[in-house]
Amino acid sequence: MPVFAGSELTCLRGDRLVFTGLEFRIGPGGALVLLGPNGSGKSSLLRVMAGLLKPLRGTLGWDGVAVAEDPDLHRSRVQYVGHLDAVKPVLTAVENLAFWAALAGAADPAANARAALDRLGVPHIAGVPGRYLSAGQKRRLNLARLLAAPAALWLLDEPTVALDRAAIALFEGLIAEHRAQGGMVVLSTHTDIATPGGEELHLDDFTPYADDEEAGSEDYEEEGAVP
Ligand SMILES: Nc1ncnc2c1ncn2[C@@H]1O[C@H](COP(=O)(O)OP(=O)(O)OP(=O)(O)O)[C@@H](O)[C@H]1O
Repeated sequence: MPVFAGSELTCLRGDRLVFTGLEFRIGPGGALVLLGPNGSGKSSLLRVMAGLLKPLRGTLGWDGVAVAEDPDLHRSRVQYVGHLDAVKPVLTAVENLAFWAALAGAADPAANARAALDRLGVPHIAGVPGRYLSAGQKRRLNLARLLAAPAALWLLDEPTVALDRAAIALFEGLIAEHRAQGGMVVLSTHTDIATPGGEELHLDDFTPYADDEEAGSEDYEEEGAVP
């Protein structure tokens, strides 16, 4: 059974040391909830976990083997849903999802896509182009990717933003099912998401800028603008 762990992780964005000495460990069926104020590094850590951002120092391991040894293998066991919607505007909802399902090697990507939209409670958006979807519909479509293109480790950046209460309850059920099958979930949030037995990781325990809110808020202008 897989164990995903990080040791002595340090992350630099621009010239800013975002977190340092960060440790985590998550086993089969585990959930890790990332908490912390704006700019404390939740998204950065998720990107590090996904292999999209290289830590300055420290290691990520999967069953004791360094993830850096085989980045492609790691990407195949991860499904990362960022807080920006990755919906292609000209493709319909089902085409968007089928694209991801095909990438994950599904035998019948369109069937996977339709089944996932059904589970997310939005079968009626199947033929609607991405550009016409509401914020909540786009969000459900992004989360449907978790079902259409299954992976052992779900990395979710503020997954409930724009979701209505019914969708949040449905989504909590999907997380519970995934964990019951031995899957793992790491998610960032500013609200409550039910993850029974999940652990919390407080990012401000690891950032040298934890009590400097002014410095944190000034650096959101644009990519590369951080002094
Ligand atoms: N592409 C980038 N280039 C330079 N600095 C960046 C970049 N992305 C993020 N940062 C900086 O890294 C720090 C951590 O940002 P991050 O988005 O990881 O925080 P967060 O905890 O997810 O914040 P929020 O709760 O607001 O989503 C911030 O100071 C931010 O300005």
